[in-house]
Amino acid sequence: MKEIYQVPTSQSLQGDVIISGAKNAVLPLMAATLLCRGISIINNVPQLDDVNTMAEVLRYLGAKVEHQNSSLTIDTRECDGYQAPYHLVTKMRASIYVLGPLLARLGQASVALPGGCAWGPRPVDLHIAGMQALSAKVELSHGNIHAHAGRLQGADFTFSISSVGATVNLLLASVLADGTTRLFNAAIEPEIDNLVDQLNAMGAQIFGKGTSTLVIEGVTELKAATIDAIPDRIEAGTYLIAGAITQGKVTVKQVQPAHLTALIDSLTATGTLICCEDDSITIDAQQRALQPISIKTGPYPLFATDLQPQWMALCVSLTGVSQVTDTIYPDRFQHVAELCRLGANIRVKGNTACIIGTPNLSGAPVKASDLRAGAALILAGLIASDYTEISDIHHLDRGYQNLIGKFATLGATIKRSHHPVATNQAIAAPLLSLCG
Ligand SMILES: CC(=O)N[C@H]1[C@@H](OP(=O)(O)OP(=O)(O)OC[C@H]2O[C@@H](n3ccc(=O)[nH]c3=O)[C@H](O)[C@@H]2O)O[C@H](CO)[C@@H](O)[C@@H]1O
Ligand SMILES: C=C(OP(=O)(O)O)C(=O)O
Repeated sequence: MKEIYQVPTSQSLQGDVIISGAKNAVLPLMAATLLCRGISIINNVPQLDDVNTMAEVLRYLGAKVEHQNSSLTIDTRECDGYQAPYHLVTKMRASIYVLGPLLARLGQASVALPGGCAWGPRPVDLHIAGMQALSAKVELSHGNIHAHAGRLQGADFTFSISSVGATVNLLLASVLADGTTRLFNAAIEPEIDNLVDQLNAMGAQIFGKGTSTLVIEGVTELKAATIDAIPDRIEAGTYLIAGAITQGKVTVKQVQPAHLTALIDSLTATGTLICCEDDSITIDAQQRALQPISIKTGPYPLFATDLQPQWMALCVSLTGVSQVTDTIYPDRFQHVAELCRLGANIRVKGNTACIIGTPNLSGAPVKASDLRAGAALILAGLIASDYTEISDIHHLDRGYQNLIGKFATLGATIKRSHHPVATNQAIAAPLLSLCG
């Protein structure tokens, strides 16, 4: 029986929430351990389905992976597999991160094409072109990428689009290539810096961290290292928006405020008060009249596409007109129809959603089409009247550790239930009594 989240209308959220390590940092860090034979340790690793999926991929390749508390131990001493099959890759697109390291260390890799996702095509042509630039022979057949190389050869490669994933894969391949690689228009997301730190700790020679030109002097061997994953800026952003949407006061702890500048600027523009300390951010939206603010997503440090659906939930709930434009994923609007089921007024034209906000949302059964769409529905559900029931919540398990517990510390009583729900009205009475 499928599980759902039941989100009752919440009071203003109040309190502190500890932010976990970033899933989008941990996945490349895990793939990087394939570059050496040894025992690597990654700290600050969240308990998430995506981390479990990447662990499954590494185990399939021959690694031993243990996740205890928030530390991952990955033993690659007997890891010689080079095939990542479709049944694993289809669970998570980031499985393609094993392409670069397998090719670099073993000279061959066979990785299933990840395919599309909930909001449309997400090609991997740049990953493939990058490997070819490093002299790999790549063939696509039967839905798989088959790549061969003797030793990869360093080269210049320019990303035609800023791509986080392709930058990750090219870094993972080029560190063991023969000679110098120069990557131009490389992504500069903080998760890339985290990977560069790990690779350099393993003995790689990467220069230009934090810039869009990365120079890699290939080495012949890498050793295992220990690394801390950076805090999850998207999880932190989601809880900050939760503070704004419920007109509460929320502090996210164990974060790096510098990673959230675009969101902080936009939240400030709505009329909330934001206070940043070394490793925490407090949003105070209590008794403040907020206005919706238009945003446009872009590569870091611009507004993150992974916070676009949550931002839309905020705009939907504030009186006034705003626009949300996604320049990274022009089709990332699966949440729009579901937000409209809660009473939102949104029209999508091209890569822009025009929103006429209203504080009068009403709870309804809705579906999480993807991870951040699910997060947006939770946020909208907090201020919609009565109950919002969110199905397909497995998407949220990919990226939000202890979601119920964290919202509970802020005063929201979200419940996870196995029970199918016929109508909102049918469950309203018993659930209200459960939630006191
Ligand atoms: C696991 C992980 O870290 N996922 C993040 C990563 O995804 P991911 O790495 O898949 O996203 P990219 O940065 O690669 O995508 C950026 C743009 O480049 C395009 N593109 C990408 C690769 C390619 O070979 N060809 C191509 O055309 C994409 O369609 C998109 O329009 O960055 C995205 C953009 O910040 C985030 O939404 C995802 O949460
Ligand atoms: C889109 C996301 O992840 P992925 O690239 O793994 O689908 C995300 O984290 O919001």
